[in-house]
Parts: sequence; structure tokens; C-alpha cells
Amino acid sequence: MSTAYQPAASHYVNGTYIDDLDGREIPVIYPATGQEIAKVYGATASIIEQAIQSAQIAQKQWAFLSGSERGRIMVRAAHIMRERNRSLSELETHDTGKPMSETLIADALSGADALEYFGGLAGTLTGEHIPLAGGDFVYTRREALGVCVGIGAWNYPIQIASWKAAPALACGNAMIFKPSEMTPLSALKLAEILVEAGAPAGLFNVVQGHGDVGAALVTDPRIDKVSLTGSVPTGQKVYAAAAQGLKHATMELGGKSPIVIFDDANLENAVSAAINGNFYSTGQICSNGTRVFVQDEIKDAFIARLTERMKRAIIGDPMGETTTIGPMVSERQRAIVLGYIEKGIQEGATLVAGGKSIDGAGFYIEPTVFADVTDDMTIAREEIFGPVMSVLSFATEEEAIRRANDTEFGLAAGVFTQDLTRAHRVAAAFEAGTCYINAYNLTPVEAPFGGVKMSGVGRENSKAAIDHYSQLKSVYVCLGDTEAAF
Ligand SMILES: NC(=O)c1ccc[n+]([C@@H]2O[C@H](COP(=O)([O-])OP(=O)(O)OC[C@H]3O[C@@H](n4cnc5c(N)ncnc54)[C@H](O)[C@@H]3O)[C@@H](O)[C@H]2O)c1
Repeated sequence: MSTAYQPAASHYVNGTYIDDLDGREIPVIYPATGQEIAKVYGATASIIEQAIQSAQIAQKQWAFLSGSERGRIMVRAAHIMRERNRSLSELETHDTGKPMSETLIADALSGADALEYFGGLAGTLTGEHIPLAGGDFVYTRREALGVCVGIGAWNYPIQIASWKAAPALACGNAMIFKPSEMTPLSALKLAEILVEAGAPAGLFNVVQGHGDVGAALVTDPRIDKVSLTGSVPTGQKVYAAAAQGLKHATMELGGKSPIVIFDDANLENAVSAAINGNFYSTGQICSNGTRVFVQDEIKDAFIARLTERMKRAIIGDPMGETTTIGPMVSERQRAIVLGYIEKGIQEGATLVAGGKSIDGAGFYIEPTVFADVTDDMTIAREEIFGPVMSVLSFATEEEAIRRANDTEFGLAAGVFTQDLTRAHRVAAAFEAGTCYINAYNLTPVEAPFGGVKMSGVGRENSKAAIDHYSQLKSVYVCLGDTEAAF
């Protein structure tokens, strides 16, 4: 394979690219053309062994540094990522099909934000002093967990790798990251950059593979923590495997999130949020607000304005910087989404925009809006993970909250209203990990991100992530004599 996107080898382990051609072949397909642009091989037992052993050695060295020393290297890596944002974005666009208008602002830069933020926090991580009777005291040490495994989904490859690596490394851990088999390329660049910035070889290893490679890592007794971004069924398997070894776990899973729009909302802002929350990344975002509840009085006006705004979408070549809708990640994912659209029509929803696959090379599909959706329809219950918005209507606040929460998921939720009191009341009532008032799908590194109910366990980003990548040791210090019964 000789394209510009072919990596030197499949895996980045112990500071260098390595391969074992006995591994399962993984073709990398550019979703805009269907062409193969690279090929990697899934990790064999020997590659996994090298990754774990080198990570164990690097972790000891890394944890021995002061937090500020670790942080300095992480911030340096963030600067390199920012400098290389354009080439990293081009790579991400080829791996995922997401348009450059997005990857230039939301992928490597978001990864750099995480490295900078957690690099800054690294020197502030301390324990506490707990005074006791007689001068005795306890102090706590905030210690690393050891070697962590990160497993990624395909929608935000370098962002997911960085969001997991940054808090892990800040706390003194090593990480072995397995990207999704759909998008194996950009995490390798993060690994290169960390070594270039001064991280010890082996501290952040990338191994490729399907679920079996992920499972082999998760079940290895030398692994101390697992952080997965993926679907609920995979999360259930990985969480169970982690529990078997009593490992720490963070699960960032799927959603079917609501956006509730009251009749006093700023309509233009609400339409913008519904567009962002359904069609950004061609709808392939876990926290998307795919159930849009609109109050009866403004339902017609909302649909009319939304349909007008949909005409402005620029569907096309993701490398064109004005393109706003690229292809789906794969033929398979497009087929899944088309299946849901078919179900929506069969179950009686009204198709108001899109609905069809787009002929030609690449896995394109029209951004799609259904109106008159009811709570029991498949498109309102299951995560579609594609550009399909369901608009539902409601009469009262109580009804909207009840129906918004009537789902097994709980990743995100949004409310649009000018009534301050109602906004906070509704946000408090939402059963979701990340809520928005008059905004949607913003994920600053400073704020915790994660789900409740079936959408996940643990939090990424923010100071909260530190608790998920470190553990406290209590040290009791006795200043007097030690007494015994005999
Ligand atoms: N909450 C979040 O932060 C977030 C972000 C992005 C995507 N997601 C979710 O991810 C899903 C889409 O991504 P996907 O299709 O890649 O998910 P997926 O569950 O199919 O795969 C996720 C990852 O898990 C690996 N895997 C599969 N089986 C495994 C096993 N038994 N043991 C260990 N690893 C295994 C896969 O190889 C892949 O790397 C959607 O449900 C979406 O909502 C969640």
C-alpha cells in the first residue's frame, strides 16, 4: 500500500512501529470513495505481550517523575498536535469521512485541549493530611493505577485516544490503546507525538485489532483499568470482563438523547441545536439529541424553519472545506441507518426531509427528518448512529420530562426555553449525565462528560476524570507507643 496514509507498520509499541503479518488483515477504507487507502494487521499474542511488557516498564519510570515533569511533556505534546492540526485533520477525514470543516476544529484540537488541561493538573495531584488523637495522623497518597487499556469507537478516533490518554498519563499510568478496527490510523500519530515530546517509549502503545484483541487486553491480569468508548452491547461485555478481574472501568456508551423545545424558546437557536445535535459528523455522535420534543404551539413553525435550513446543507467531498455533510463511516453503517429509515416509514412517521441513500462512490446518505414520531416507534427507541432526527410533540412540561426520561439510555439532554426557572427545573429532572440549557453537544474539557443508566459508568474530562485514573493509599503514622493486649 503506497498512499500517503499508509503507516510504517500496524502497531506503535515501545516507541517504534512494529508488525506481525500473522495478524488479521484490516483494510482502511476512505468512506468518500470506497477506496482502500491503507492496510494494517490485528495484533497477535506476541504484539500484545510486547505492548504490555513495555508499558509496565515505562509506567514505573513515568510514575517516578513529579507531576509537573509529566505535565510539561504532555503540554509539549499538545503544542505539537496543534502545529500539525492540518495534517492530522486530513488523516482523520480520510479515516472517518468526516468533513475537514469539522476535523480542523473538533478532533486533534480537542485532543490537544485534553493533553494541555490534564498536563496542567498533573502537578496539582496530591493527597491529604488527616490529624488524629495523640498526634497520630494519616496521610493519603494519590497513586497511579498501573497499566490502563483504552478501547475506541470509530467516530472520534484521535479525540477518544487523547481523552483517555491525557488523564491516565497525568496520574502516572501507562496506556495501551486499541483503536476501532474501522479507524486505526490517527491514534498512531498521537503515540508518535508523545514520544517526540519526551514520554518514555512504551508509555502509550497502540495496538490494532477487532474485538478479540480488545478482549485479550481486558482479561490480562496485568491490566489495571479499562476505559471503553463504544456501544451498549460491547460495554456490557467489557464491563463484565473487567469485573471478573476486579479492574477499574470507565464505560462511555450509546444514547438516545432528548432535546426539549418549549414554545417560548428562541426558535432559530433551537433549530440550530437540533441540526448540530443530529447532523454533525453525519449523525455519528453518541450524545446526539435524536428525539426532538417540540411543544404543540410551535411544532409547525419549527418543522418549517428546520426544513428551510436543511436545504443549506452542503453534502459532498469531505476534503472540500465548505462541505458540511460527509459520508457515513462504512457501507455497513449506511445500510443500518437505511434500515431504520425504512422502519420509520413503515411504522407511520412522516418523512419531511431526506430519507435516501445517495448514488455514486462513497457511503453517502441524505440527512433525514421524521415528524409525527411517537414514543413507541423503533426510531424513537433505538440508537441509530446516523443522520436521522425524530421530531415528537408535547403539551406540558410534566409530559415532556416523563417522555424524555422514558429510555434505557441517559447520556445527554437539552432544554430550550427563555424561562430561567423552568430551564433549571427541567435540567434537574433530566436523567442524563450531561445536560444543556439553550445549547447542545458542547463538550469542553473542563466539564465532566459521561452517561447514567445504560449510557455508561464513570466520567471523562474535567477534574472528575482524575478519580477514575488514580487510587488513594492511606498511610497511618503513629507517634506514640504501640500497645497490645498481652
Ligand atoms: N459515550 C461516548 O463517549 C461515546 C462516544 C463515541 C461513540 N460512542 C458509542 O459507540 C458506538 C459506536 O461505535 P462502535 O460501533 O465502534 O462501537 P462498538 O461497540 O462496536 O466497538 C467499540 C470498540 O470496542 C471493541 N470491541 C468490540 N468487542 C469487544 C470485546 N468483546 N472486548 C473488547 N473490545 C471490544 C471494538 O473493536 C471497538 O474498538 C455507539 O453506540 C456510540 O454511541 C459513545
